[in-house]
Amino acid sequence: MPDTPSVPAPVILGNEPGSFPHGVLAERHPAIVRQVRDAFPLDPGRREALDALLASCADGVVEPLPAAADPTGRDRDRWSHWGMDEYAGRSWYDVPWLWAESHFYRRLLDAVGYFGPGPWQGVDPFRPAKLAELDAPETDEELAALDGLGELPADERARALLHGSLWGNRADLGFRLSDRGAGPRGEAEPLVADDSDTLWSLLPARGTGAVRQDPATLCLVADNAGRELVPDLLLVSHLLAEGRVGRVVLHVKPYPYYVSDATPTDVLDAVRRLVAAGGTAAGHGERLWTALTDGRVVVRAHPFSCAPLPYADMPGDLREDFAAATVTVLKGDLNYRRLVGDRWWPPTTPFADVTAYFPGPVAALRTLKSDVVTGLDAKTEAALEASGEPHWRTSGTHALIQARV
Ligand SMILES: O=P(O)(O)OC[C@H]1O[C@](O)(CO)[C@@H](O)[C@@H]1O
Repeated sequence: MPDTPSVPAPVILGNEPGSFPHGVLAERHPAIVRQVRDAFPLDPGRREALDALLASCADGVVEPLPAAADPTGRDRDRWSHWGMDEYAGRSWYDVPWLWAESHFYRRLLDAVGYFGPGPWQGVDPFRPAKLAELDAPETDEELAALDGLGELPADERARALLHGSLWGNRADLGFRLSDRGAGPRGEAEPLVADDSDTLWSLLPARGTGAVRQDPATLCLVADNAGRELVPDLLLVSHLLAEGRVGRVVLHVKPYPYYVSDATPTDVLDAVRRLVAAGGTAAGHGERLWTALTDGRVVVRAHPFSCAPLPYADMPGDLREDFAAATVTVLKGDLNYRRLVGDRWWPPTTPFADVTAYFPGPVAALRTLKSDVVTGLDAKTEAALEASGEPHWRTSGTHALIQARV
């Protein structure tokens, strides 16, 4: 019998040495600080602030946002509402892991002077890496592969673009033209849940005779910039071209976050990259450019997109946005954690139950990069446990497409 979430599972913390969340706090965060320090000729004040953050990561406690970190005061009010008053003074390791990670990125931006005033105001510390990825020769190859998609039957083309967006979450824009589900029996398959039929049923193509709400609106809650955002935008362009959607609301982050999360600037970089690519990719780029200009594609950067909280706590205006959509598709691991709650759910907990609060049809496209997972059937869970892959939850080698109407 599937597990039901009548009693919420424990929230994931980072306080168990050897666990994946602990490793992120203890190793990955300091590595990110060092990387940012090396990537820019920061002045002594900024470098000192980064060193203080490094020391805090090692053995410090969560501190309230200093006034200098937020000249308008608005963000301090938000963070106080988001749990700062409760968590200040506690160890990074003992507060919810989602909260600690999210707060780390806010502190990192303070340290580099992102919120200004000063010369570093608004400078994205992750931009060099994002641009390098966008300009990589692999991106050219992947975009050139789009030229071959035109020969495929419509449903295969749609599937390839959906899987491009899905696996793009592993920063891998490999278009999946073959059946990823196929594999020797008994092996854990790469796709551990596949509700794509449900997703497509919400977005039928024009001229298929299906009853539909017209024009359909897609809310796409994006994840990473660069080689994930590019296939996300290609999917958007395809859905517009096929008449599966008439309008797209693209949610991105208001400021740099989790290293590679997409901001409005990253959307513009990606669209420009497509336009300049030539071939089929340029056609998609031009379609997106036009759709941005005429309002069929709208970019939103809501403050809650960088909140350290699950979507169950979303504010009313965001709830209304999602409620108005034909379907909301959330990309990536972090959005998944926020959608279902960053908890130790038994993996067979139904996805529909943990997303019942969401104000409309919802889907997740995610490669598995953290411990949380729901909606698996018992056979799949058993195959994963028996697969000999100890890190199947976190290695990004498995993915899921989950949807509920
Ligand atoms: O880019 P994604 O798919 O949201 O993944 C980010 C993931 O990386 C981590 O920051 C560390 O693995 C997770 O906390 C987070 O869920």
